[in-house]
Amino acid sequence: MKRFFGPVKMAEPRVSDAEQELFGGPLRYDLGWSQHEHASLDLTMMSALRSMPSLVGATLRMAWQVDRRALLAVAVSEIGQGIAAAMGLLAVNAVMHALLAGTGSPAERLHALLPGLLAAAAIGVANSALSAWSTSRAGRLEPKIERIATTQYLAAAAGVELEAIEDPDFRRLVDIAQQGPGAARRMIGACVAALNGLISLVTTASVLAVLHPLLLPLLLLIAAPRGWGAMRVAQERYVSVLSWIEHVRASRLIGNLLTERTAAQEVRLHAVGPFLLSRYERMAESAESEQERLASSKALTEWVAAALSGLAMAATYGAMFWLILAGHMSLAVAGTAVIAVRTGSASLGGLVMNINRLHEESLYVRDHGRFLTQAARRTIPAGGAPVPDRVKEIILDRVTYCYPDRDTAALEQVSLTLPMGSVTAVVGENGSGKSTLMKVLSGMLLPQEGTLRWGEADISGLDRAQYFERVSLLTQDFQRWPVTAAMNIRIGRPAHAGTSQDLQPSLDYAGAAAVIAKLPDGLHSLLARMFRGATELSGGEWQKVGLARTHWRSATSRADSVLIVDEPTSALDPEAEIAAFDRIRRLAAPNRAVVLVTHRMSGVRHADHIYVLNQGRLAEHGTHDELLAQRGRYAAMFDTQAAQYAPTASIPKPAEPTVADPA
Ligand SMILES: Nc1ncnc2c1ncn2[C@@H]1O[C@H](COP(=O)(O)OP(=O)(O)OP(=O)(O)O)[C@@H](O)[C@H]1O
Repeated sequence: MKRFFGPVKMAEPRVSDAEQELFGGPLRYDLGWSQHEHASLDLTMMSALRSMPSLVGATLRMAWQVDRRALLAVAVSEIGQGIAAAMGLLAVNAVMHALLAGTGSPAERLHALLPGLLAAAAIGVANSALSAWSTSRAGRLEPKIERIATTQYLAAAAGVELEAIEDPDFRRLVDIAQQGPGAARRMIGACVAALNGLISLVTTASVLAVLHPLLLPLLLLIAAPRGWGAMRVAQERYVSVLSWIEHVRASRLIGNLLTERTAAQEVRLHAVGPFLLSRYERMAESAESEQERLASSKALTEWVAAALSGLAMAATYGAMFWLILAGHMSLAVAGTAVIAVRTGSASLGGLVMNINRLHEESLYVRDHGRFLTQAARRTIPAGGAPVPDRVKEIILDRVTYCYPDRDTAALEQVSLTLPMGSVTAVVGENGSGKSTLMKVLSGMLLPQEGTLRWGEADISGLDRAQYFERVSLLTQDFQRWPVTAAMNIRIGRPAHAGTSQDLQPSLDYAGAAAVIAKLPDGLHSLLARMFRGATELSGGEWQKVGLARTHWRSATSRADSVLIVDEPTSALDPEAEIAAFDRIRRLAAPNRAVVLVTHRMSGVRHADHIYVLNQGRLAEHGTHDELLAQRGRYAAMFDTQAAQYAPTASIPKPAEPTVADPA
């Protein structure tokens, strides 16, 4: 009994050995975010029914805001159809009476049938006209609802703190909520259909109640098992989607890797293609077994529901038979009742199916709502004190930052000062916290301890949008936008319009003019390989475009600003690298501080001040000469790189291979 009536359990997915091999274990949706708010997935029938009115209400409210005339038209036409259904039944009743209870010759009886038949035909025509009207208005409403829900979703996702985007639980929610807008659109259709079913059921039920009081409860008895079955199947499917979402993502990831351009070389050269393909097949097979389990469970549930419903139907006809024999019901009434029971159970079946559709879609709409709530909580706050136009320096004072899923802090008690007009370099080993420091400096991550001050003003009280306005950031993995070359530069400050002439100084500055000159359509060339007629740049050429974008952003800022460059020259040839470092240094101006993060020590030596990070802490700082004299970490890093270019004799010999070649 528990199998059918207990709460729906999360199925334990059968994990394929391929998943174990590739990802080190089962990838499972761990209910991370929902655990905070709901002790478990609350998917009992009663809770589903309880939560539905508010979800349906929210969708209808959205529909009301979007296009109230269309919504009213749908409501009026659906109510009209319900009334037409009742009138149709009354017309049928009149026909039955004329046929079975009438007196006179057969010709006279047939004559008496005509008004009822004509009325039934007219009602049928009116009904289909109303139905067509409702379909067209609902069709106008649905895309609008989807657009609004999608816009809400995208705006919320784009507006949250970077910390939220890097939080795996939140990312999962972002993924799940993607289903919401489509579900909200389908919910309109389901709402309309459910309203239609409800109204025609109420009208049919009233006719049945008038015919005989016993017929109404019997009708409900027929539909109840089907309602239960449909709801149960929907819940099982939803729980399955939740528990398999990570598997689906994992196999989609493998599928993408096989077709992605970036992986194409290794896929071929290392024979990764056949290897991943076989893992993909095995993972897809284990997902198929889940589909099979769901289908069997659905078949069983529906069969039980249909059997119970069939028993109720037999009981109804039995009761009618008894009523006729006992003389409590006339044959004409029984004839109408048979038709009414059939129409009633059909509309009840339809109602149940549509409530079930509503229920299923509402689960996704609920996720969408939950995402919007969480996103609102994690949105970058709007407003705050204005950022001062002129400052002497930007100060990081004993800043600590630890990523949400990490035990050790990426930055611990780090202090540094960036005077306007200066170039500051930050160096350190891999993972020492340089990029994290840049994210804090740019205002994307807020210090968990300590302060970031723009002159005297603490960032926590400042308007963040204004703060971002003052920051130019060029990272190694800067975005290569799939738009034209001109837009790829202008997008550094998209709100600022600029002609090709306006962009020229940025191109000249970054040494990108020659790159653009080579393109078939100059600045108007589309830099997106996936589109026909587009061109692709090399890594180094892209970095020059990135540098031009940074220049455009800096050049269009009139107030004091900070320019952060994180490994900007990794793909440049030696000549271009020297030129790029020189250009970056030249960007320091009385109203601009430059921060440079790099592993290339040659680019660091001319910085005004150098900070050395080690395991998230500040290890040393000073000028190049001071740090060399200290003979600490900086000196060691500098010497190691310098030795690479020293005369042959001083280059350290490579280590012996640790693994001997097989004989
Ligand atoms: N998004 C993140 N979520 C969790 N931990 C992170 C994240 N980004 C970085 N870390 C961790 O924080 C520490 C510092 O990383 P960070 O990227 O700041 O170092 P880095 O000095 O810039 O390294 P590299 O020179 O390799 O670019 C590392 O231990 C890293 O694993």
